[in-house]
Amino acid sequence: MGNPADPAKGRLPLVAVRVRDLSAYHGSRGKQTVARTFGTVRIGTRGSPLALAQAHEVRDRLVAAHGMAAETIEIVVISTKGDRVQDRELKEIGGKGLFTEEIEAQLASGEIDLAVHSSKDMPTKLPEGLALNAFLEREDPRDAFIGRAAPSLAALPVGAIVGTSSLRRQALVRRARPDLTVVGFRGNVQTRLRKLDEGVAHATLLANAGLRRLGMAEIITDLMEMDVFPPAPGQGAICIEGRKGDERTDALVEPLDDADTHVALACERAFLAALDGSCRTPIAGHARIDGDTIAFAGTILTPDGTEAHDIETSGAASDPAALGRAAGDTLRARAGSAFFESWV
Ligand SMILES: NCc1[nH]cc(CCC(=O)O)c1CC(=O)O
Repeated sequence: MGNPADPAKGRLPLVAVRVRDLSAYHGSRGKQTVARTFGTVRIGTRGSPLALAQAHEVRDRLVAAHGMAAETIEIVVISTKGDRVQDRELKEIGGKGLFTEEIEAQLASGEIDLAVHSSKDMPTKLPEGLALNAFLEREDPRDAFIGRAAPSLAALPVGAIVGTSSLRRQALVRRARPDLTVVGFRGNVQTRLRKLDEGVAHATLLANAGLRRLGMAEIITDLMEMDVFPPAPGQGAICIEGRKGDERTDALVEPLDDADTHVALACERAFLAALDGSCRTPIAGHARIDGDTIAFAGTILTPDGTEAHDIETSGAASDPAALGRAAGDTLRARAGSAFFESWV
């Protein structure tokens, strides 16, 4: 994380050239090189409270890593189709790229320098010329339970209503508690909490990481165990998207990249890609890095939760995509084509 003792921090004009330790870029300790400063940096993000919290976190980390002046980093709010369409289920308007398309267009055209996303929302295929070049250290990937009628999923009375629009959460709730009613629940966190207050549902589920970023952890009444309620691939990890070959942005975001999270995400995204994952498909997957080894657990379910296929596997951290792809291929074969046809 940069050099906190840097005496030049915050005092240089924008165009100055200064000497700093670039070991984070070159991997060679103590190497002194002349580095440019970065000038004005434009970060593209959605405008939801969670997206803004994530963009601010990235800005704060860039400031800390490079000793940049905060005013040189501009946060550009970009509205996406997913933000504009509030009255329909996401699966009706078509999943892929719903929250990313407009942001990626501005990235490709150079109006912004980088985009901040929740990794979970990123399609496995990115537009030509763009890449995910950094993953911030992952927060707790677990789902959080917010219950009004009872503090946990297990304690909900028979017939209680759970509101969630995530197909994965719907399927996992139905698998664990077939007696409950699941209703669609869209909107940002504040909207969902209001629906709980209005009695539209007795409980909802949200990512623990997102609630923490919003400073709203106190509303959580339970945390879901990963084996009963496995998270979505990428859950809890903020990622940064940039243009391929844009060395300035690469150098800018490199110190923010967490190696373990990067490896885990490569595995989880390869798993998703092997299953052709999108918003329509209830898929859970999580990779944990332990030294040179990745431990991966994945689950696919039918939306009604009556059929599920799980895999637990491990492999070398040097080839995360191979492990994820193999896990996805194995589950696909094990489930059979009838399983996938039942999804549509
Ligand atoms: N699809 C919305 C979304 N995308 C990422 C997060 C949470 C933050 C994260 O997983 O990093 C959320 C909200 C939620 O699932 O509660």
